[in-house]
Amino acid sequence: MNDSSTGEFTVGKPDQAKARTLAAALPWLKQYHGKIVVVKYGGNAMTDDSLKRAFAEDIAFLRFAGFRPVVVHGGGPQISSMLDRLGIESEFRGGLRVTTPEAMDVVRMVLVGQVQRELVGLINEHGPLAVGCSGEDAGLFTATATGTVVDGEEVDLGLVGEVTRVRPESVLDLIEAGRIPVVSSVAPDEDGTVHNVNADSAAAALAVALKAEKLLVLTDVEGLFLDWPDSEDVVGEISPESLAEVIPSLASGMVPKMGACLLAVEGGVPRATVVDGREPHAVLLELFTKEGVGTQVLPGVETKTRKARETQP
Ligand SMILES: Nc1ncnc2c1ncn2[C@@H]1O[C@H](COP(=O)(O)OP(=O)(O)O)[C@@H](O)[C@H]1O
Ligand SMILES: CC(=O)N[C@@H](CCC(=O)OP(=O)(O)O)C(=O)O
Repeated sequence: MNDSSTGEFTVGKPDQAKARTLAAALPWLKQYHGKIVVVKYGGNAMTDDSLKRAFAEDIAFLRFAGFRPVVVHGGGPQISSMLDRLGIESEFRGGLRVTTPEAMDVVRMVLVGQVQRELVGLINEHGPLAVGCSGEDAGLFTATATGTVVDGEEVDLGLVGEVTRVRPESVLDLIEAGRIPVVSSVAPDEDGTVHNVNADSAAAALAVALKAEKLLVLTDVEGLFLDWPDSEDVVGEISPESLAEVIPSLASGMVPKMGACLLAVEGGVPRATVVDGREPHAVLLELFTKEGVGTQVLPGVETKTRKARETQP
């Protein structure tokens, strides 16, 4: 505040609080300066317009703060609603969508043509930053068809793949140019047949190939619950070894999500965190606060739990 009669300069309380908040971010600004952070934005955390805008602000903020953010997006609910509209049946097994050739066309159209375009547009409201691409561009991902095991039985998932090769050069070129890559999780196999890849596992494969400092996965729960949905205990921190023991007991979407965190940390990413994307500015909260939120997978830690903020359905 400037007093023109006395020429004195005083700072009001709200300004001091803002300055303290900015100063408190310094350790994280130093830690992540110039570092690649891969952020997976899940379809369930992108159903609300104001949340989507807050997410785009966070990503632009990271870029202007000296991080090198890369976004990998999902879009499960958006794909399901388009399949419904077109009268095409879809079913999930072990957290993965059984994908027929007909459904694959819809998956590709919705992820690359709709969800990715929208995210790119929202980020670019803050400058010419985001560039969209998919696993098909410049050979970014090569997929290998995969099934899953449910209740001890092999299940055929059709055109579902896992990423078995990453050529990160095109994404590194974009990062080097100061852009924010926004990546959709569809990928051709060796023969060029496009497969549907779960976005959590695509994000993990990319984080490993980019030697990212962190994988951050946004979802629509507070983190990994023990004994879902009957317990209120959320895991705060867990080691990769303990997580590997827990994964076989998990249900639905948490199977690929925690599997992706494990893959990332085992592949050399120092930490992988699942956070509640229903919280506005979840990305900034996680990266710039001491406590952190969600569930963090970190080598060498004892498992820590806390009570959930809300009871589960
Ligand atoms: N142990 C668990 N802890 C938390 N959520 C779980 C667990 N087991 C299953 N879930 C379910 O997994 C969902 C998250 O996965 P998913 O729907 O694929 O999210 P996203 O679209 O964000 O990738 C949660 O909404 C919850 O219903
Ligand atoms: C094989 C498989 O299940 N693919 C996912 C791809 C999108 C995705 O992963 O979206 P979320 O991150 O919102 O869950 C699907 O078809 O729904």
